[in-house]
Amino acid sequence: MKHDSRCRSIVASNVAKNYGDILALGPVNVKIDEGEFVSVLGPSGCGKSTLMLIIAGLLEPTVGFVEVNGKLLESPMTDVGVVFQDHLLLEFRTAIQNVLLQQEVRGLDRKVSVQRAKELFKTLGLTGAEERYPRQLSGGMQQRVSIARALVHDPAVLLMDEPFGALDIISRTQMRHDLERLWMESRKSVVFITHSIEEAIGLSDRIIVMSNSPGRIVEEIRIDLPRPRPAYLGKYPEFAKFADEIYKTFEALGVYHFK
Ligand SMILES: Nc1ncnc2c1ncn2[C@@H]1O[C@H](COP(=O)(O)OP(=O)(O)OP(=O)(O)O)[C@@H](O)[C@H]1O
Repeated sequence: MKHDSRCRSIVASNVAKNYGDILALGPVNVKIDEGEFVSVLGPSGCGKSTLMLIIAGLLEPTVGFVEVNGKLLESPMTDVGVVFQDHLLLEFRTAIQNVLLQQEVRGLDRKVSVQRAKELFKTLGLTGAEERYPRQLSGGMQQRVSIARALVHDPAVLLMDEPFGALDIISRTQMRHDLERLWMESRKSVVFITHSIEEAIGLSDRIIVMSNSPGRIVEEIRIDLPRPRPAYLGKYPEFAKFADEIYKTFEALGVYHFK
């Protein structure tokens, strides 16, 4: 991966979102620094996807604003790759054709994009899957293709909304590791939405913990564990400390009722 595509900062200031009369999010203040991997962790319905869409410039906040590299975000971010829980691949296009959709839509150089797509297929363990259709791929492979599609244009920012949410736990753990390795090579700024405490600790430089709906930020935890992190995080005593802190926060908020 190239190293020239950078985002110096993303700042969401006092951002809140109403859907009709219902306050769905915030207000929240979020700052993502250059090359930082930040997870947003919170209970279902607290507004995580809403926050991600606002950061992407795809949804307008009711209150507050977002700045990217110090400039007000007034339209959808373009130097970005987005991955959702559903792979959203086009069934009538092969895996590589799905990835190269970015090149077509963005009018990028075909040769460079094909080369980069092939490299991504290799890094993501997809070699040999280029000419297969989505229905011929496993769920994990489909999601890997959607990650390749999000990265083929070498964006400065990667936004991921529960990208492994639909996968089994074994695939999830492998995907976590592969994403971490990929990120370590490129150090893009990443916002990663998740429900999984383990996934957040396994991947992040920093975790933003949100409350129940309407989501507010209740805690920010810097995860200073060495990388790459192992499949079984329990081997780090620090992992247990971070996980305990987050579980306690969720218990205090009433997200969990353990007796
Ligand atoms: N377009 C919409 N119109 C009305 N309400 C919405 C809309 N989108 C989201 N909501 C509501 O806003 C709240 C926040 O939704 P959002 O999808 O951002 O939460 P989330 O934390 O990502 O949830 P989950 O973890 O379950 O995916 C929820 O109560 C949801 O029902």
